Amino acid sequence: FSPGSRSILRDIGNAIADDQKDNAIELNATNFDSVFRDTPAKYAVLEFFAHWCPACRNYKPHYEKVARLFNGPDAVHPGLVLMARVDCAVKMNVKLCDKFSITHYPVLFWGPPRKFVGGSWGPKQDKSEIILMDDWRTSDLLLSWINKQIGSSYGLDDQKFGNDHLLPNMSDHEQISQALYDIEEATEEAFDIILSHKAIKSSETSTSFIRFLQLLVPHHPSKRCRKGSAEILLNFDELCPLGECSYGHDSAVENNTLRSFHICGKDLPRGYYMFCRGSKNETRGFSCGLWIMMHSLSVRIEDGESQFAFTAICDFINNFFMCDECRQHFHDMCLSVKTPFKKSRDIVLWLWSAHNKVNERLKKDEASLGTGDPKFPKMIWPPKQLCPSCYLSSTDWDHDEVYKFLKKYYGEKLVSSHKKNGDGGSKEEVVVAAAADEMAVPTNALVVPVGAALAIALASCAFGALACYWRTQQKNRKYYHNPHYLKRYNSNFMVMNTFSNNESEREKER
Ligand SMILES: Cc1cc2nc3c(=O)[nH]c(=O)nc-3n(C[C@H](O)[C@H](O)[C@H](O)COP(=O)(O)OP(=O)(O)OC[C@H]3O[C@@H](n4cnc5c(N)ncnc54)[C@H](O)[C@@H]3O)c2cc1C
Repeated sequence: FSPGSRSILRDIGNAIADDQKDNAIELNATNFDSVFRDTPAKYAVLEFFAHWCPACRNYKPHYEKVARLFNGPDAVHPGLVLMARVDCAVKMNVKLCDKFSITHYPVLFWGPPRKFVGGSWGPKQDKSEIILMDDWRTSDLLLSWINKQIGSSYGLDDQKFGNDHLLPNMSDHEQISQALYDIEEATEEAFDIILSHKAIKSSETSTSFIRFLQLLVPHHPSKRCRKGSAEILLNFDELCPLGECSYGHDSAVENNTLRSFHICGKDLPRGYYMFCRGSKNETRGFSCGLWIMMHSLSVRIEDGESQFAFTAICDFINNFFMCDECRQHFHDMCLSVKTPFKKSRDIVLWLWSAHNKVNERLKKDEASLGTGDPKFPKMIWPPKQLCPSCYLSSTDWDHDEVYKFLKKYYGEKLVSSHKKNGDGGSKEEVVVAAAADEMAVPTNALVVPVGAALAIALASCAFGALACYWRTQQKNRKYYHNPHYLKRYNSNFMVMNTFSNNESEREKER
C-alpha cells in the first residue's frame, strides 16, 4: 500500500471520532497533497477559512452537519465526498491559500480530489475542474448543492444504513446492491495481500492464481475488476515466467511487475467498506467482502464450469487467504466433497452451506470470547425474515428456494453499476475491457440499447483478434498440453489430489 493513503485518512477520521471532534478533515500545507491524492472519495469540498473569522465560526456547524454524512468511520455515505478545510490564518498555510486566490473567508471549492493535488485556482480560470461554490450558506443549501452535482438525494437526517434500526444480517435487497463496492475493495485487497506476501511463488500457486483469474474475468460482478483481471491474465506469462513473478520493490510501482497492475482498475476508491462495514474498526471488512465475492461468483457460473469453479475457489483460499485457521477449516470442507459438481446449483448451495458451517462455529467462539461485532452477530443465514420460503420448518431448508434466493440476492442485485470512464482509455484497454465483457455471462436479462448493442458487436470483432492472441499464449503453457492437468480438474479423484498435503504425491502428479 502507498504509505500515505488509507492510513492517513483513517487515522484522521478515527482520531476525530474518538475525541468527538470534527468530521471535516483539517488540512495543512504538509498533508494537503497526500490526503487529496489518497482519498477514496470521488469528490471533494474544500473550505478555506480563518480561525479568527466570526462568520467562519458560525458557518462551522453547518459544514460539520454535512461532513457527518460523508467523513469519518460513522459516515452515512462513506467513500463519496471528502470534506476538508484549511485554516488560512495559520502561517504555514499562507502560500497554499494564495494559490487558491483566497481574499476573504469562508470560501468553498468543489472538484475531484486529484485535481486539488498541487492544484490552484484563479478567478479567471475558466476550464478548471475545481469549481468555486456558491449557495452554500446553510447546511441545507450546501447539501442540495452537492446533491445537484452528483445527482443524489441525500438528506441531512440520513442514518447510517443497516446498523441501528434492523438486525443487519437480515439486510434487505437494497443493502446488497451496495455490496458491489465491497466486492471490488475485497478483490483489490486480496491482490494487495498476494503481492505483499509475494504469495505466487511456485508453479502450484501460479496455477491457482491463473485459475482464479479465469473465474474472475467472465464472472466478477464488477466490470472494472473483469477488465483488470483480464489484463493481468494476458500479461501473466511475462510477469511470472515459470511461476517466478517479478514483484518490484515494495514501495515502488515499477513497470511490468505484478505491482504495476490493478486488478480492479487504478482509480478504485479504497479504504471504506460499506455493506461489510463493522460497528467496530477491526471487525468485518475484508473477510466479509471475500465471502460475498465468492457467493457472487458462484451464482454467475454455468453448469459446465461448476467443478472448475469449486477447485478454483478452494485452491485460491488455500493458497492466498492468509488466515491459517480459516483456510485450514475451509480446506477440510473442500476435501470432504466426494462427488464432482455437475450443476452450478451444486456449488452455490455448497458454498452457502460451508459459510453457514463457519457461521455456526464462530457464533459459539464469538459468544464465549466476546470478539464478535455486537451489531452483526453470526447467524444461520438467510434468517426467516429475509427468506421465509427458504424454510420448510425451523430446522429444515427448502433447497430449491434457497438456491432461488441466492441467485437473486447475489446475482440480479449485484450488477456492475460502474460506467466506463470518459474515453475508455487506450485502444488496448478498450479491447481488454471488451474481452472481459465478452466473456462475462449475464445472469439476468438486461435491455441493451441499440448503441450499446452496436458497441458490443464491434467489441466482439476486437475480441476475436484478442482471443486468437490469447490462445497462442495459452498454447505455450506446458500444462495446457498435459493430460494430467486437464484430468486433474475434471475428476473428483484428482480434486482430492489437488488438496493433498502430500508434497511427493503432488510432485509425481506434476
Ligand atoms: C473462506 C473463509 C473462511 C473463514 N474461516 C474463519 C475461521 O475459521 N475463523 C474465523 O474467526 N473467521 C473465519 N472467517 C471470517 C468470518 O467468516 C467472517 O467473514 C468474519 O467474522 C466477518 O463476519 P461478518 O459478520 O462480516 O459476516 P460474514 O460471515 O463475513 O458474511 C458476510 C455476509 O454474507 C452474508 N452471509 C452470511 N452467511 C451466509 C451464507 N451462509 N451464505 C450466503 N451469504 C451469507 C451476510 O449478509 C453477511 O453479512 C473466514 C472467512 C472466509 C472468507
